Amino acid sequence: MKTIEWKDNSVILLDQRILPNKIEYVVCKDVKSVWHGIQDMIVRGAPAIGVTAAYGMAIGALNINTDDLNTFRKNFKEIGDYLATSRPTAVNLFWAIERMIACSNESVHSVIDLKERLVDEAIEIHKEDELINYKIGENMLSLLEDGCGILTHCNAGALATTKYGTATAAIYLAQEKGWNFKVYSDETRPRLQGSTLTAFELHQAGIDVTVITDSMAAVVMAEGKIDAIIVGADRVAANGDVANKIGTFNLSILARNFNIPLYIAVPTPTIDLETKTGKDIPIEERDPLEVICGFGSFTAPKDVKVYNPAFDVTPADNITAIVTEKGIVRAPFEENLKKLFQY
Ligand SMILES: CSC[C@@H](O)[C@@H](O)C(=O)COP(=O)(O)O
Repeated sequence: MKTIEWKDNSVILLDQRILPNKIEYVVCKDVKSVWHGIQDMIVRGAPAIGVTAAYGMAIGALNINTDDLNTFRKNFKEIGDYLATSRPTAVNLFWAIERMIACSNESVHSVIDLKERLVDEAIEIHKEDELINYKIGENMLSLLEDGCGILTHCNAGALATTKYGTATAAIYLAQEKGWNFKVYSDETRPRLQGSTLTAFELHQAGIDVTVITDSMAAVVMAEGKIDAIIVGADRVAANGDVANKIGTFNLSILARNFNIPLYIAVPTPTIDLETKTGKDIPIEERDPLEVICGFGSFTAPKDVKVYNPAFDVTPADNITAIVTEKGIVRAPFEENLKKLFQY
């Protein structure tokens, strides 16, 4: 099942809002529908958002009506500014837009050539993601052993990326090796990515997965069922603080309490050295209805006050290691994250 597909100059998105009950696709033929695809969470998960934005830029490029390269580049930059307003936290969105803009500034003979180059660049960003995830999986696997109990939160799986996922990459690679992991997937309130997406994809792949509500995490840890917690991230700050789905911070505190390693699985585009600490990461606040009407009917008074931050920040001190395609980073994070980008 493909999360994102480029076909006939359009981007086709698997509609993640209705999984696991229905498998339907949404075709985005213009930049506005790509913006909505990201903002409405038809597609979600940091790497998938980045790839979708790159294709959105490619669609935008194809629809710019000018032969003048300067005018083209100005319009192209405006498309990037617009797509950048779709969601604020996952840095992969801004990374992909910037990479497309850098590509648009390469020297070419004509607008036609540049349009072709930009479509190729978006396809390249998409392809790279698969290889990156495989390498994250290999690195993560070196920290685990057969029979491990793993807790994960939200969906940092194949649905949030192109293949393997980030947090789930080691789980899929372990399965290929014949290892048996027992995976616990937090339901992940309010949007339920853990039960509707992670449990769905792992179950489909024949992996031993058990859904728990977020509030059961301490119990499974106390019962000795968890050897490692593995999650993805939306942005890693220069000091190693990590923004990820709301609830990750809670898990990090539990991890310390039970002395369980917390591993963050990320592609290097999720590491943002321009963002100094977690305090500088913009945290998206979403519609109150996600919290009080997430199951089809109201589960609280309609006019009650609601606070719905979609992400939280886990302090670097609570993290055992950040596992990337380029290697495993441990404290001191500030120093070691920088080293990743030196080669
Ligand atoms: C490899 S995906 C990593 C993160 O993007 C993921 O854990 C997450 O928080 C997704 O949030 P979402 O709001 O579903 O886009």
